[in-house]
Amino acid sequence: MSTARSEFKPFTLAFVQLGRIGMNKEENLNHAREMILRAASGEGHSKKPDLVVLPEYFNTPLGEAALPDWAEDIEFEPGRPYDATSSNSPSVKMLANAAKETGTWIIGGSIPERSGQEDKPFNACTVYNPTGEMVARHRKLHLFDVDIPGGVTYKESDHVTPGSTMNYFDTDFARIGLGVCYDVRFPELAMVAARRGCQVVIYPALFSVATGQMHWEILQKSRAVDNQVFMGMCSPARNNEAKLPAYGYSTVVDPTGKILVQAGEDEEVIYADIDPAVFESARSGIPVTTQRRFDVYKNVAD
Ligand SMILES: NC(=O)CC(=O)C(=O)O
Repeated sequence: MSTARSEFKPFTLAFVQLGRIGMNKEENLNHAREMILRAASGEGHSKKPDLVVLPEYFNTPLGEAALPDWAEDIEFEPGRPYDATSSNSPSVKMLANAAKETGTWIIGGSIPERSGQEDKPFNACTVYNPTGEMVARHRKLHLFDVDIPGGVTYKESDHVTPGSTMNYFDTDFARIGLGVCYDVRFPELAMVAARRGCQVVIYPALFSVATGQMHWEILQKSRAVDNQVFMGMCSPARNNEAKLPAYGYSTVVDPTGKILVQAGEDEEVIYADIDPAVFESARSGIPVTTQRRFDVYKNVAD
């Protein structure tokens, strides 16, 4: 992670709400690549995007992520971008080459990453610059272990190893913080990212339908307003045949809490034009970023 905060400039974001994620990884990767190329062309939008985002587990049917066959080795040393276009990981290679071919930044959703813990991969999000270098990796920190009567019961920690670092990356248009799905329910992560200068925070995500109906929008609006940042979550399309059908409704919210764009349930690409003037006016109008009382709540872990 670099320490010099990026200048915040207008840019365009594309979220691929990916469908057709099935049991054949090669087909999943081919389809994801086609959709990245479509998104990067700016089809149906006034401007080509600078950054394309995929959803959580874009190459893997969730629930099967524990299968060792689905996990890949991801080579990465924080702070040391490298050319990933010849990676031995088929997913990394596809993403790096798509970034280079389209000349766009890519947040590659997430994939199961071999962790050294038998059958318990990380749930890892990787990021690529427009020359095909991997510049960041975020491993999902908080695992979805829930038991909601009449809703959903799921124990992600049975088959996933949690990460242990927070992560952001710098582009020539913004500093961007990363989380994966359930990480959004922990406000500290987005708060720390904002305090480290991120103007935008993005979470590839796969919410359950039940929890999505309850909390998908409010969580994003809360993280955006608390921190006065742009906030977005990119979901797979709804697939009612899947073990854990995704909610869909990929969304981008501005620093005032206004939804800029939202998908429906099916596969689609959505675009958002990110305007730094909105960020500046939100922060100068309601200046919570300079009114905090860290003299009172010095240690949030107390
Ligand atoms: N699937 C998740 O990790 C999170 C989720 O569905 C929720 O928080 O709700």
